[in-house]
Amino acid sequence: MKRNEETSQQQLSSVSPSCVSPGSLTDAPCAESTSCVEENTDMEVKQVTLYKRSVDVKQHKKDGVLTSEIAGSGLSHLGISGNGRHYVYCVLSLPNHNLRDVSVLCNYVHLQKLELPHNKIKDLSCVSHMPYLVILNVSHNEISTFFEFQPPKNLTEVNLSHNCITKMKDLAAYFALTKLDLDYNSLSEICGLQQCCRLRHLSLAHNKISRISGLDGLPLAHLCLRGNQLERIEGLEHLKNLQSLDLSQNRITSLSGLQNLHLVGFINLEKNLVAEIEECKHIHNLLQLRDLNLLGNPMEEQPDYRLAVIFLLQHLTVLDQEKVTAEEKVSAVNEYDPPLEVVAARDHMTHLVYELMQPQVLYDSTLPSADSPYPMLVLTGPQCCGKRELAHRLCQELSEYFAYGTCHTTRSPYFGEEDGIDYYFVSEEDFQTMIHMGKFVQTMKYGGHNYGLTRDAIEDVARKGLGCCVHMELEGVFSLKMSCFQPRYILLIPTQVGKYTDHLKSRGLYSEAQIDFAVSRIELYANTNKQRPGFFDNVIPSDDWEEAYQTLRQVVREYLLLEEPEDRQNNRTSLDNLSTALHQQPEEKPSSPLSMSGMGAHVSPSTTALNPSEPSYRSHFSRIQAELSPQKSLVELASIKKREQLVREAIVGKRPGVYSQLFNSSAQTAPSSLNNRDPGTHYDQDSRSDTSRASSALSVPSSAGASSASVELLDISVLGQTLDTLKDNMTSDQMPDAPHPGTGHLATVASPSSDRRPGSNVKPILPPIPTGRKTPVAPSPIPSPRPSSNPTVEEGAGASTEG
Ligand SMILES: Nc1ncnc2c1ncn2[C@@H]1O[C@H](COP(=O)(O)OP(=O)(O)OP(=O)(O)O)[C@@H](O)[C@H]1O
Repeated sequence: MKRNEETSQQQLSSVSPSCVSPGSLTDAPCAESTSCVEENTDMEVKQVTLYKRSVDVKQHKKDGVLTSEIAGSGLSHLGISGNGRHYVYCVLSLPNHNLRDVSVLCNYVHLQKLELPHNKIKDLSCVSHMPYLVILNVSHNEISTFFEFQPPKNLTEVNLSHNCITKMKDLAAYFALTKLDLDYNSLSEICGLQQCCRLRHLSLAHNKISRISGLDGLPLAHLCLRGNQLERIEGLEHLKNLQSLDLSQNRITSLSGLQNLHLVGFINLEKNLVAEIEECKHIHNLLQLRDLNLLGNPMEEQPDYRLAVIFLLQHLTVLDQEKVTAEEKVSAVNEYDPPLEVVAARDHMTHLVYELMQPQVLYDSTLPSADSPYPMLVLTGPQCCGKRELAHRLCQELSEYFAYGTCHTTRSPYFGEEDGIDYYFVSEEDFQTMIHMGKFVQTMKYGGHNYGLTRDAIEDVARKGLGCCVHMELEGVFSLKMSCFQPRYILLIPTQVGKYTDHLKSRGLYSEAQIDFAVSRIELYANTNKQRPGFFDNVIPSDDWEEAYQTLRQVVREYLLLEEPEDRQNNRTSLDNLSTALHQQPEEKPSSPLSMSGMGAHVSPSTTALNPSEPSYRSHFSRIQAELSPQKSLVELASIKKREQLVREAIVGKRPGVYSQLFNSSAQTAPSSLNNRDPGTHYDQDSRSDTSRASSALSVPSSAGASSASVELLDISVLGQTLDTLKDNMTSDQMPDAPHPGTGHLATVASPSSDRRPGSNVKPILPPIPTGRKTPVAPSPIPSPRPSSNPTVEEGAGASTEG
């Protein structure tokens, strides 16, 4: 083929140096198959030709003039000419030939690709004679004029890098351009590209550009402005197709200006002057951004730089040329925006560890252990939703069941607040000391102040034989859920933002920002309720505190089995009303006051809008049922209903003992009186199970029953009335070990699995918790002096706390 090329070189003068007639090419091989003599002659000719060529090369290297012979040596890629009559060379490549004058190329009209890098060319006018030229590479030359040639119609790629061009000109005639490389020139302004409507790749690295301009509307996918004099990012807003951007080695201080590049996947900002990590917020919304290089910026010096950037740009897969690992992403989120579970886990861990470091605290508690949870009622909801007032009122009205658990806080008291009643007001220092002493069950920081519930506060209530009623924010609930306490959680949620905001304002205690924060948390509660069915045992709208209290009271009385089962429907309805309202579509209820995006619905506290006879109500009802209840099949529901019925019967004495096993497996009262018993005494299982139920009131984990009323009944029914009813129904021979009234009947309740822990015998006897309702018929659960004849009670009383 080489021979063919040479032959063709000798023949091309008549048409074009790069053009050969098909006949001449096909003939050439035949000439080679002649006699030996001819072969020898041929060899000589060849040698002469090679000699001539080497002389030519030397000559042209000296004066830099390209001859057709040398040009011929750079030709390649045969193709057929446009008219189909000739074979033509499509490519001419002569890199590094010291060429200055390439005017001979005017004859090479069929060239489609011309590569003349690393020469000394100044004049490119020959290109005007190459109408078919598609690719032009004249990098590393001495060209100072920009596109000084007639535009080849299909010229798509031009490499003019490493030349001496100082000015761009209008390239409207070169509309086919898709790739333009102008690196290492002396350009100070980007211009003339407006009509290059196919330009996808533009590189202007290492010029003298101080401002990005003239790029509007270009379909650029790749833009390189590395090594210029840019101080800010501008003029990129309309580059909607940009996928990769190189702005490294400039003097950029801010990432502002990048925020609209929604398709960009790679940004190189290496060696700039970006100092603040916060700047990454400007590119936070670039969801396609996977690879970012910020090496060599001052921000790199900041502590936790990498983690902070990863947190702000969580979709990155490569940062500073290093792969972002899944572990890094998790650490970043846990560090800067930990999920509620993580916050709660940390809080719980802290208090648990500090508690375990205090052996005297460990054995000092009367509170039950992990297998015998203590009954608590937790009212939760956003700040100032009324939960504190409702908690106080509830404890007042149901004082035979509940007492208010007073939390500690580092905030100073508001007007009218009393230390020890609303909160224990302590200094920050004291609060920290208490943490280190393992005093808290949970803590939380809200509005810059610390809040915490101590084990002592719960025990104060427990000692009275009552259930502890507390109020707290959602974080506290998450934390409490990790402890062995298994309270009932009631969410009090404002559904009318306006009313709630007014209420916050009317207190005159909060700044605008605090009010906004409190309002924003409504959604957090609503989302938690939606995404975690059963997380809250009840949800009550809190817009009208009187109404809310009535509902709350009824719900709690229902828990306590103080309400007839049919009355529960009312409670149910109130919750359903809220839930229904939460799911009202705007068109169904245009005046809905609160839009909760997380719930995808609107909230209204109005119960009148919900007419149970309406078909829409019924469909809402079933939807909400499905949403709020854990996913239970019909069979499961039937089974629960049946068990519920059996429990009721057991409670009223119709079926004593039927559920003894069930209650065995649930909570047990704190003191392990089994140890106190005479070894010969027969252990009455029914009495034990029934009384243990008392301690499990309000304490069955919500996951077991979620918000389903039926399961709530199962759990709650055991508090209060149960004991009385049983007491009434059971004869003394049914309860052979029943204590005398006034001696603390629960002190005799056996807890066979309760462990005696070291040190428990040195602690004072603490009362069982809670013993249920204090009524005239039932003996008071408040601890009465233990019979001195039963000294071993002390040993069992010191059941440990969680752990
Ligand atoms: N131990 C705790 N853990 C978590 N949150 C708590 C705790 N104690 C109190 N809180 C909550 O902290 C928030 C701020 O309490 P604070 O009493 O300062 O506010 P408030 O304006 O009086 O609101 P509220 O009327 O709801 O109590 C309230 O929502 C409160 O329920």
